[in-house]
Amino acid sequence: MDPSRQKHFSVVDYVIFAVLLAASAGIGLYYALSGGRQRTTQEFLLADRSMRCLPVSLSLIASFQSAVAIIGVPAEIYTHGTQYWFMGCAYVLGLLIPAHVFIPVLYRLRLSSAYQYLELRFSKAVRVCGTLTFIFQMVVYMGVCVYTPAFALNAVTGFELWGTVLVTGLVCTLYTTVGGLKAVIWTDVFQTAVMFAGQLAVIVVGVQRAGGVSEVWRKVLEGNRISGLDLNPDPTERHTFWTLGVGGVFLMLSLYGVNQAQVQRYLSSRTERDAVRSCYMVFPSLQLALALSCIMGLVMFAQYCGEDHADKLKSSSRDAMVIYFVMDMLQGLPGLPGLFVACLFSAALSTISSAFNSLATVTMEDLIKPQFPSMSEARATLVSKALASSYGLLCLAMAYLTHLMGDSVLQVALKIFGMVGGPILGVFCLGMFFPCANSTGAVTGLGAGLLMAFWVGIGSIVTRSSKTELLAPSCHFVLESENTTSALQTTFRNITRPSGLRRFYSLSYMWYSGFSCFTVILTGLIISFLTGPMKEEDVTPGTIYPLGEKLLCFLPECVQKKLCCVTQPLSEEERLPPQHKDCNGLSCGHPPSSQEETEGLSSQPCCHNVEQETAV
Ligand SMILES: CC(C)(CO)[C@@H](O)C(=O)NCCC(=O)O
Ligand code: NA
Repeated sequence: MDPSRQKHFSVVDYVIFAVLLAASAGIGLYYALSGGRQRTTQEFLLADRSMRCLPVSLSLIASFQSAVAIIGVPAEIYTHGTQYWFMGCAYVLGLLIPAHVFIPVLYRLRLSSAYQYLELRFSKAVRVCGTLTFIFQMVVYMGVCVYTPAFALNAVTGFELWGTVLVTGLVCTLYTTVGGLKAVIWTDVFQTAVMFAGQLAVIVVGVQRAGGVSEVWRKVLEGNRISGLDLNPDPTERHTFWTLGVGGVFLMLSLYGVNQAQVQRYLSSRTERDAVRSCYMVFPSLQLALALSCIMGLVMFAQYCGEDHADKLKSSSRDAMVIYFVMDMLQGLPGLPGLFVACLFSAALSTISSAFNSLATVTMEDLIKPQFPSMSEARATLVSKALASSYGLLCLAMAYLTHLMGDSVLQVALKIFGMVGGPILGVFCLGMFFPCANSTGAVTGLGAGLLMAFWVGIGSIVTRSSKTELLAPSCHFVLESENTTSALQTTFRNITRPSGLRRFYSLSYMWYSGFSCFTVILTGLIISFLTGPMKEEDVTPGTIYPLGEKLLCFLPECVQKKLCCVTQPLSEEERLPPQHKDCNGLSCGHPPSSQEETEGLSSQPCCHNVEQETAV
């Protein structure tokens, strides 16, 4: 890069950045020295199950909102328009389902790790497979998270790339290792605030420099960046309402429903109601985060009108351009570039710390403790700390791998979530919704899901190199070509519509979660039936979510009665105690039962948590 274009940091900027790192480390030390001083695994890994809903909810957003989203979403909007914003639709079901399906089941089992559920429901083998899959997912994802802010900053300001990676990794390892989950959650709260502040600052200054809100709006309209609802059902279209709004629900479920990082936060809540409430509180904040990053992309477009600034950067990546834009805007305003860098690193740190702590938890609870059941609490805590710090070092190594990949970082992260998170979601769904699924089915299903996901994922990477991407036009030639563009796109699509395997490989990455989840469920059910389905009385009480009954609650009485007759052999209706038969004034229509003494969630009434639901 031309050194004269390099963006420089003033003293105030360095101070702000240093304050972020120092404050995070400070919070870690505070929790290392207060409370129970992190001497038990209950405290280190589960915050003594004492957290209230506000910190938990802010921490829930922070877990998967990293610099990848802060840089990647504006880059996506700048290049392809606002279609990605429809992701916000997926947040509705993507948070309601975890709150009312996954949290009740997992919380009531008083687990320490999400994958313990898999042993209770299936067997030890399924638990170990689930844990290993999760470890793989988080380790790869962590690499992207540490690498992204360091890379972007390096491309624009000349900050030493590997130095930045090292500092991020080490600070984070430090406070995670000494302060445990309490430190992770409270640093998340602080870091989420810094993250929002940084994004807001860029938008306010950017709008002002671009000539006001109306001017920004005029330019993005001219540049064709405001996308309407795209209802094209083609599953190979990268972003449409269906891929984002429906495929996105599976992505959200795999993150907010069954991912250890999030489940651990639900489990650390004081009560189940706090856990559910915090899940609800994630919704507005997540919408705000999405809106801020989308608006940043639009402001950036208004400023540059789709020009390519690659000549001024070491890299041609759109991700680096976002940082270039920010530094360009904030130049000459002391403190603001520092605030934005702090925002990026806050986002990254909060994600990496969640990853370290959740990885330490599963390694301890799922892999080590079962092998050494007599291990003392002090020793277990020491080992957990050692684990948290060794994952810290591993993450530095993974950052190097990401360095070698080179793709839009947002796409890489969402692909990892889909390819690896989707199959894990599938196993949990298989366990919770299908009492007949057995352990062999679950293991085979998980394997099949991973296989299919990697097949399509790797296939898409291999075939991508030959695919040309048609970008939305910049505002320079858009005035005359606004209508021709869509015609052009249609023709382009028709000419290049791939066939056979290539068509399979071009499946939108937003469908990866849903696709692999269904593969797991389908394979799991088929294998379970072939190898002898699980008998209902063998299923651990409380591990099944009575999906059929819950759905029946919403149907008219006569329909329920009919369905109950049809589904009787498989469903759990018969186990329902008669005193619970009233759901929201609607009779569930269950036949009287003789097996009323069954315990656990599988025998819970249709609307057992009506009280909680209305209270939220
Ligand atoms: C995962 C969602 C969709 C919701 O939390 C969003 O935060 C996102 O797009 N994250 C990208 C990955 C990352 O920021 O690391
Ligand atoms: Na984060």
